[in-house]
Amino acid sequence: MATYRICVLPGDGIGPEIIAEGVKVLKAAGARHDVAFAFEEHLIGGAAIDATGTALPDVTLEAARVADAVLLAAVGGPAWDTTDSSQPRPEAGLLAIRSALGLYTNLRPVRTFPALADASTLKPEVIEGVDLMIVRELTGGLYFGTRGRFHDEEGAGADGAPGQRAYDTLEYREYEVERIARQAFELARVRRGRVHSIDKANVLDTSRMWREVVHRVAADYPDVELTDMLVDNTAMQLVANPRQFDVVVTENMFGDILSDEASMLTGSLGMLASASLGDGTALYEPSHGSAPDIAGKGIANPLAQILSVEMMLRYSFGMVAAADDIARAVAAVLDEGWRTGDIRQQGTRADQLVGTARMGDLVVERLGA
Ligand SMILES: NC(=O)C1=CN([C@@H]2O[C@H](COP(=O)(O)OP(=O)(O)OC[C@H]3O[C@@H](n4cnc5c(N)ncnc54)[C@H](O)[C@@H]3O)[C@@H](O)[C@H]2O)C=CC1
Ligand SMILES: CC(C)CC(=O)C(=O)O
Ligand SMILES: [Mg+2]
Repeated sequence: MATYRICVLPGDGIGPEIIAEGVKVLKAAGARHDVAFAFEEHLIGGAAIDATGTALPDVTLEAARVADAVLLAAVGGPAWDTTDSSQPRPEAGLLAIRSALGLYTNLRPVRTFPALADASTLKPEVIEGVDLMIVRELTGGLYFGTRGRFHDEEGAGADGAPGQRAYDTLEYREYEVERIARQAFELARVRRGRVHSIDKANVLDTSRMWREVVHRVAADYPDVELTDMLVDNTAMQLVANPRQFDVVVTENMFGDILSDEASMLTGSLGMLASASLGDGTALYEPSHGSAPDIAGKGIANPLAQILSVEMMLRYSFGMVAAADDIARAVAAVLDEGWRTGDIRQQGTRADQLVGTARMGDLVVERLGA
């Protein structure tokens, strides 16, 4: 029987609660398909800062490097929130592991589950049948540019006293755009043959280069229809007419923001899974953060984490049948009316409003162990 090594990174906030459900489902799916998983848990984010002083300890990175896949929950929280740029931040650990593993492609599938049609704040006729894939560049752009803060003569304004200045730089190299564009076009070929490339080419030089490179790559994919769209318009189009989108490719920060927005087409940020792929060990994580407002209450929605496990089986281990089983089990649980608080609907029965662990158990039950 094959055994895969999974590096488990619970992180902070709701992280430990939801990752337990992901592990539970992974074990159950493996058992049904004669595959075993060996789990090794490590620290990242705020928990790692508290224990070691750094958000990504060497031992965590090394464990991730040698694992067959990484399952991560989320990092961050008020305990580590500071505007003092010299202090360690949990989010830096996440950026560092993505970069160190060379995970430049972040796939965020946005699919509406029919059962959740009225869990969204949007009209059912707008979200019905939405099935799009956000392909977010993950290791370049503003989150990885040079940045700094300093005092200077001009910073303060009227009273003339020295004040602060701060800067973040947005840079892309041509090869970084080319490789993410290829991922998008390859994906479109096995989906519905459409790519929307999102930029701000009316203002930014990085976007102008992005557009040029994407068009050059497009020449190798004459069977795929390419549309350029400015990011501000895209933010509107996503809620006005989301069915026009198939594959949406964009740079790091635009993808971060647009994917949180797009999650509401599914009913909740708690439904949006992701896969971070590239040169090193692939990493699977929900798109949301550590949700400190609901941490420790056992009420977080574990489905984004569980659907990230589905992506792991599909992309890292080629276990398509097992992945399909998880997708079917999640749909069945939702069809039966089970809900966590974030996807509760008007008609949700009180006895079907469940917590994190129960939702995980229900998915395992529908898998049929
Ligand atoms: N990938 C990561 O680890 C990310 C970490 N963060 C960090 O997370 C912390 C909190 O950030 P926020 O801006 O509040 O974003 P967030 O994504 O943690 O939460 C936003 C809202 O969505 C809700 N939510 C998120 N996941 C949910 C789930 N599974 N079930 C039910 N409700 C859920 C939260 O309760 C909150 O109301 C910050 O420290 C931030 O830096 C934020 C985004 C991504
Ligand atoms: C916390 C950030 C580093 C990233 C983020 O918000 C995301 O990847 O969705
Ligand atoms: Mg985000």
